[in-house]
Amino acid sequence: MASFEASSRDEGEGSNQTSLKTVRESLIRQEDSIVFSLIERARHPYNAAAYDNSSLKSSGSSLAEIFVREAEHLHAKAGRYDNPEEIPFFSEDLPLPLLPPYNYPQVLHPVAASVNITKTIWNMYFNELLPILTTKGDDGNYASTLALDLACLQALSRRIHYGKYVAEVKFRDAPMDYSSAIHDKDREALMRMLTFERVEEMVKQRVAKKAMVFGQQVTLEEDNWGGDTLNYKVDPTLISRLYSDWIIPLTKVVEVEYLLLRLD
Ligand SMILES: O=C(O)C(=O)C[C@]1(C(=O)O)C=C[C@@H](O)C=C1
Repeated sequence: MASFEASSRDEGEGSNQTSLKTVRESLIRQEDSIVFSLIERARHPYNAAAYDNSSLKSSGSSLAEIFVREAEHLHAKAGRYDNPEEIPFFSEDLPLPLLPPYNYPQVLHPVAASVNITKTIWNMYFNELLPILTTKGDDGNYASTLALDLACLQALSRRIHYGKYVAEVKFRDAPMDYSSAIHDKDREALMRMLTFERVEEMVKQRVAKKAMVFGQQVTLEEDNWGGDTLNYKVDPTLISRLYSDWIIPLTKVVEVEYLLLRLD
């Protein structure tokens, strides 16, 4: 089995360099959307009332769940979920698109449709990420807050589920090596094969730098580049930690789950 850490290919960019390269370019472009949407959400305090299931006596759901459900209903009419990169958090009873579907390229194996960790992402976002991203308090702007939450959830889900595309190009690059671990249902071996530590380190450093650029306080005074974290809207090391603790690990979960089904 090829050594995936020390292969001659630099960080996995070998025979299918174009494909893996293109996939990684998409992940890098998605960083911009994720970093910016997190910085925008941090404009508001936590606003707990929007997430409290008991706050709406009538429905038993939180305002957040109702907001996302109804937003996804509208987005479904606009064809959002025809795109295999887009997965709704509430998939039941969604309406059909109003326009004829766009013919998206079929890159993934059909089993990709059954790899869905939206519930994990939802719980991570509201229970782990949001409490450390936002200040305590309530400013009453629940509609604006939930619109920003929706943008964060969609960007995070798109990026994490993009792990299917990464896994597909890696499988095509070394089908025999991956097939052996898939047949053995060896999750640990698959995780080792698909992991490139140096790539992960570059991701963490780059998103922290993007948080500095996107989150700096722009003034007409002398540039204060590289100031301390007090000059940033969100601590850049926090954004790096969000990638390290959740976004990258959940992407790898998607890669492993997709690969386990790839030979079905
Ligand atoms: O670029 C890859 O090879 C990926 O699998 C993506 C990713 C990531 O989530 O950023 C995940 C696992 C790798 O160790 C490196 C990076």
